[in-house]
Amino acid sequence: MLLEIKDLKVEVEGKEILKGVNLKINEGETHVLLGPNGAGKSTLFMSILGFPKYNITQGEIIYKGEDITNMETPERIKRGLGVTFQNPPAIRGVKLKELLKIEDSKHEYKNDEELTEDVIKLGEKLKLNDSFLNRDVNVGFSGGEVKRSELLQLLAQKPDFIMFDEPDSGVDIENVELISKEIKNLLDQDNPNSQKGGLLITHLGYILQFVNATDAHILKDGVIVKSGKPKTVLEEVREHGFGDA
Ligand SMILES: Nc1ncnc2c1ncn2[C@@H]1O[C@H](COP(=O)(O)OP(=O)(O)OP(=O)(O)O)[C@@H](O)[C@H]1O
Repeated sequence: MLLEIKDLKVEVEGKEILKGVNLKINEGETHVLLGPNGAGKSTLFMSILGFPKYNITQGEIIYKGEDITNMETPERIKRGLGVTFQNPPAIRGVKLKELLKIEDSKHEYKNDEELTEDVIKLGEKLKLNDSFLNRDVNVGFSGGEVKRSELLQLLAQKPDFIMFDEPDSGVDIENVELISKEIKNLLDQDNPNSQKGGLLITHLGYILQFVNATDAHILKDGVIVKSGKPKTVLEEVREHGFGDA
């Protein structure tokens, strides 16, 4: 088992947002999280990563057999948890290149050392060239550029468990395809012995045309109200909305 969430309750600013979430993700599986706005999907991501604002009042998060419920965020990231954000902040004065050097799990950079060929090649695959890497993080990036740069950071980090918040929102068809291909590679989905897994938040399910998700869940008002095969769950949502879920 890669990730197991047991009866997780989380408060933000004194308000209970997650009200007992249970979820199990095995190696080689990609799960999709659907649900109405404000259901708590992003909160679940933040709690798995252990950001201090997300106060876990009950339950456990077990990652690769280890209880990480009370672990500091950097420790979790070191163990292979990776995330991309829905609206990552712009960081004026910090070049994307510099951020990538911190995130690159394959190489320890000395002062002023250039990015490795490996990372530069990953950037090229995502159509992010050298002059782009010299820009300040997310300052004036287009929607598609934000998503591609978030993905590049994940690729440099090489996490074993990836959480992707709406990879298909605000992105045109060509870029969804490009992003999906790299998510697929990252998760090694065509390899039956893959040790990796993922959890993707999507509203429209667009990305499911390109990424083979194994399971889908509907999160509503802080609890998972339905789980099943992605195609079945998505069809039901498209027909009936989240109302009856
Ligand atoms: N820092 C915060 N302070 C106060 N309330 C918060 C904070 N973060 C999240 N919330 C509240 O928690 C609830 C769940 O938010 P969350 O972003 O997890 O929902 P979501 O399912 O990801 O929604 P969406 O589909 O709109 O992105 C919302 O009511 C939100 O306002």
